[in-house]
Amino acid sequence: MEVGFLGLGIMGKAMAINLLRSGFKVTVWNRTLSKCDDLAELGASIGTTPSAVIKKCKYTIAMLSDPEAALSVVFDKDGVLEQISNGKGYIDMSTVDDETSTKIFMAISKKGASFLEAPVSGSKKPAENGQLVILAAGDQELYNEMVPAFDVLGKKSFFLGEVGNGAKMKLVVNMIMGSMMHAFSEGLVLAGESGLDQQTLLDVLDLGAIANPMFRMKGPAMIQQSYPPAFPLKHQQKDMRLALALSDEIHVPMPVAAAANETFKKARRLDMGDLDFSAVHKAINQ
Ligand SMILES: NC(=O)C1=CN([C@@H]2O[C@H](COP(=O)(O)OP(=O)(O)OC[C@H]3O[C@@H](n4cnc5c(N)ncnc54)[C@H](OP(=O)(O)O)[C@@H]3O)[C@@H](O)[C@H]2O)C=CC1
Ligand SMILES: O=CCCC(=O)O
Repeated sequence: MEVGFLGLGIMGKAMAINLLRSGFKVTVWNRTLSKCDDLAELGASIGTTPSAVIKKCKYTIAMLSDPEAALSVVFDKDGVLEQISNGKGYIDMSTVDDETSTKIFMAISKKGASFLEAPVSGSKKPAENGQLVILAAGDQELYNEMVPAFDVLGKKSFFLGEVGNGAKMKLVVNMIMGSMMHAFSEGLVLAGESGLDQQTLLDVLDLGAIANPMFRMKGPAMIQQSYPPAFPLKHQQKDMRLALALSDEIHVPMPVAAAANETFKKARRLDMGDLDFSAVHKAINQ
């Protein structure tokens, strides 16, 4: 199966490598083209523009930072729309809002092609290990055709129905994650400032009802004030913003998420956007 891949950031690079290693023919593009070189060494072809990749491949996956990037790659010059046509499929795995996804879906459909949104749960390590959770929605036939690729990229994929449902599910999940990370960070700071041993707090949490892989994985580094980026904080804040916008539209009160978002915003102002989202701990500490 030949697949195009647009966007070789933390996630896209790991995902494209997995496809290559599993025998897919992969043609890659990244805005900063030099990031394609590592993939070329592993056997990928390089497309010099998104439209060149679309022209070559029946299926193209995108993994881009945010709504602006997802729209730009589709609608701008040399973008996806210039070459997408009947018989081709476009699969956007970026985390965006349902409005962005719907805009892309409408434009792709007008060209006679198929569209699937398929954002993912799971970060850098699960991406490297093919252990993502895929939240797909849109064209069911295209979903069925993509199952072999999803089986390489993830441990489980869900088909959630119409376009928008994948985006919304992803934002709900990340809103919960951001709020949890914020509460966890406050707890670590409160423990430290009140004279408790923070490692003991981690041990206590891990034996109780709120034990979870995120606290277990990130906690020890956070105690050391180390935040190597797996999920960049700027993307977590984008997801809080988009989830809050969704809640605004349908009048769902989310005071906890709104408060957490304020600290993620503060962290971005303090130049922590490229650190891991666990750096919200550092912003609370300051
Ligand atoms: N990291 C994680 O743990 C997870 C991330 N996600 C989501 O996946 C997506 C990608 O995340 P991640 O890989 O971490 O992000 P990165 O910031 O590492 O990579 C972002 C990618 O988007 C590209 N990009 C940014 N702006 C533009 C633009 N205007 N036009 C074209 N390309 C652009 C970047 O290109 P360039 O290299 O040129 O800057 C890069 O390829 C995001 O939506 C994120 O929320 C989902 C699950 C987990
Ligand atoms: O969007 C990023 C999610 C990160 C994770 O699920 O660990």
